Formats: sequence, structure tokens, C-alpha cells
Amino acid sequence: MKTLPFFCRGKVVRGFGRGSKELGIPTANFPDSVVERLPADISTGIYFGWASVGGGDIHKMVMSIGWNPYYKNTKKSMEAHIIHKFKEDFYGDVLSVLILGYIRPERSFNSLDSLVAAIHNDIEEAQRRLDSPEYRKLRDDFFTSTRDHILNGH
Ligand SMILES: Cc1cc2nc3c(=O)[nH]c(=O)nc-3n(C[C@H](O)[C@H](O)[C@H](O)COP(=O)(O)O)c2cc1C
Ligand SMILES: Nc1ncnc2c1ncn2[C@@H]1O[C@H](COP(=O)(O)OP(=O)(O)O)[C@@H](O)[C@H]1O
Ligand SMILES: [Mg+2]
Repeated sequence: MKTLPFFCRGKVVRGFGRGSKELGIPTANFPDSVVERLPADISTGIYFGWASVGGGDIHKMVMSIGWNPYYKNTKKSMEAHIIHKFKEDFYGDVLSVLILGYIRPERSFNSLDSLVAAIHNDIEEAQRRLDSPEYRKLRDDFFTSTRDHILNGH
């Protein structure tokens, strides 16, 4: 995917409220304006990278881009599960993400448990891959040079 790494930023909006309640895995959802501006060659699927809320600490993240086939959403979404325990929700805060790599396509599952298990595997894979020196360097390069700018690009 030639547009990776891809950096984007937007205010966290509400989704269907399923992430925390049904899956036990909250996802911070990006607004339509950010989803619509994704480069065409970033296909739907599951990605990993780095994220920061409100310009705060940088954490590992996994992201889902697409129509959530298990739920048959009709609107494309971009949602990040940040691998960190937050004290409270952060709707309305600015979320910055650096998307670095692709994990797998989105798919449907026979049960909620299988979807949850697949997401836990994604989280483990992201944890492992983001420890590489190359991805740590990209984190430092992108977040220190772009912290004060609004952008949707790479
Ligand atoms: C790492 C990750 C992988 C995901 N994989 C899938 C998938 O394969 N199929 C699917 O239907 N949804 C997938 N999802 C999306 C979840 O279904 C979605 O985050 C959940 O429904 C919460 O949506 P909400 O923010 O609207 O509440 C994934 C989400 C994450 C964070
Ligand atoms: N580790 C986390 N990663 C992502 N969002 C989190 C996390 N911890 C708390 N949140 C909060 O949970 C919200 C997402 O929960 P979710 O159940 O997916 O609801 P929604 O459908 O409104 O996106 C985020 O917008 C954010 O405010
Ligand atoms: Mg969500």
C-alpha cells in the first residue's frame, strides 16, 4: 500500500455504541469528513499504528476501516481501539492516528465470540509488530513534527 504510513486527525464522534457494550473493546470513531478523505488505495480492512488523544501520550492502536460486515453497516467507518486504559470517554477530543501496516480484511463471523477473538488476535499482532525499531522511529518522526498542525495526509 503505497500511501502508508498515513497520518490523519479528527474529532471523535459517536458510533453505534457496540464497541464497549457488546464487544468489550471500545473504538474511537472518526467523523465522515475524515473517512471520505482517505486515499483510494487504502482498502477496507484492519490496520495497526500509533494514536494520540488531544495531543497527549502516544499509544499503540488497531483500526478497523470499512462496513463492519458482522453488523452489515451501511456507512463506512474508521474506528481505532487504543491499546491503553483511559480513565474516561473522550468524545469530541481530537484523535490523531498514524496508520502503519495492514493486518487482514474485514469479515463476518458466525458468533460475537469469534469476532471478539479475532480482534484480540489483531491487538496481539499490533503489540508485537509495533515494537520494531522502524515503527518506533516513524512514531517519533510523525508525532513530533506534526503535533501543531491540522492535516489529513501523509
Ligand atoms: C481491530 C478491529 C478489528 C475488527 N474486525 C472486524 C471484522 O472483521 N468484522 C466486523 O464486522 N467488524 C470488525 N471490527 C469492527 C467492530 O465490529 C466495531 O468496532 C464495533 O461494531 C463497534 O462499533 P461502534 O464504534 O459503532 O460501536 C473490528 C474492530 C477492530 C477495532
Ligand atoms: N482504549 C480506548 N480506545 C478507544 N476508545 C476508548 C478507549 N477507552 C475509552 N474510549 C471511549 O469509548 C468510546 C468508544 O466506545 P464505543 O462503544 O465504540 O462507542 P461508539 O459506538 O460511540 O464509538 C470512544 O469514543 C472513547 O470516548
Ligand atoms: Mg466506536
